[in-house]
Amino acid sequence: MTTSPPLPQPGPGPAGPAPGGAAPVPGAPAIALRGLWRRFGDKVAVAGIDLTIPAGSFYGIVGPNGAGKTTTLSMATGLLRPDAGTALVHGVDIWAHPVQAKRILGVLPDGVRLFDRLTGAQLVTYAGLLQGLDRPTVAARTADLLAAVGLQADADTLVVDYSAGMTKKVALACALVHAPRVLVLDEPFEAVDPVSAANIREILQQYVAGGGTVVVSSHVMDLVQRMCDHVAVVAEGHVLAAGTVDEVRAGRSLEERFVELVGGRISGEGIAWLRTSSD
Ligand SMILES: Nc1ncnc2c1ncn2[C@@H]1O[C@H](COP(=O)(O)OP(=O)(O)OP(=O)(O)O)[C@@H](O)[C@H]1O
Repeated sequence: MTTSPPLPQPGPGPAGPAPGGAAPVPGAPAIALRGLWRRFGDKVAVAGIDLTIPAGSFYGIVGPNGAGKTTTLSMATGLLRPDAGTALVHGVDIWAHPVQAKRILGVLPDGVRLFDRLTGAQLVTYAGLLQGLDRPTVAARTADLLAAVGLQADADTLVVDYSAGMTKKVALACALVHAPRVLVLDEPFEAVDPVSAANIREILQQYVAGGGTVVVSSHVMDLVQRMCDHVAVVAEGHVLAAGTVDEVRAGRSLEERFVELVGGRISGEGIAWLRTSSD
C-alpha cells in the first residue's frame, strides 16, 4: 500500500491559529487603531488617533497637508513605530506580530522607494516571491497585474525609467500580488492619468466586491465621495469626523463638509505683488 504525500498548503504558511494572538480574528475590523501617537521632535504628527475600519469597506482618509495621514498609515502598516498605541490588522497586532500581519496586508506607501534597477515584471515577481508564492503563481499573477494596470508594453522596461504614474502603478501591482485581505494605499491616484485612474478604481472596486478592504488617503474629495463608502477627516493629528460617507458629509458635498470641519480658507485681496496688471 502506498501513502500519498501531504498536499502542499496554498499561500504562505500553515492554516489555523498561530499562538500568541498572531492569527486573524474572525469578525475583527480590517484595521483598528487605538490611541496612536507619534512625535517628530517637538512636532506632534499624530495625537491619539482611534479609528475602526470595517472589513469589506472602501475607506477614504482625507485631511489637509501635514494632517498626519501618511504618519498614521505608516504606523498602521508596520512602517513606522508609534510612540504609543496599537494597530491591529484583522485582530493581529502589527507591531507584536509583523510577519503575520503583513501577510494579510498590501501597502502602497507614499513616496515609494522601489528596487528600480529591476524591470516592472521583475519587480512584481520579486514582490510575489518575497511573499512566499510559488513561481508559476507569481508568473501568472505578474502578467495579470501588469495588464490590469496598463503596463504590459513596459513590463521589460527598468523601473528607474518609468514615469511617476507608471511607478505608482507598478507599486500597486506589487501591493496586490499576494492577494492581501487589506490594501492600504497612500495617495494612489497622484500622478496617474485619468484613464489609468479609472482602471485602478475598477480593480479596487472589484477587490472590495470580492470581500477585500481598501484604505486610501486622498486630497480629491470628489473622488473619495464617489469611490468610498466610509471616510475619516483628519487634521492636526486628530480624527475630526469618521463614519459612512453619507454620515460624514451630512447632506452636503464632502468638499463643503471638509472645508467646514478643517477651516483654513484664506480670503482677502491675495498677494499684492503677484498682480501683473499695471495701473
Ligand atoms: N520624518 C519626519 N520628520 C519630521 N517631521 C515629520 C516627518 N514625517 C512627518 N512629519 C511631520 O508630521 C506632520 C504630519 O505629516 P504627514 O506626512 O503624516 O501628513 P499628511 O497628512 O500625510 O500630509 P500630506 O497630505 O501633505 O501628504 C507634518 O507636520 C510633517 O511635517
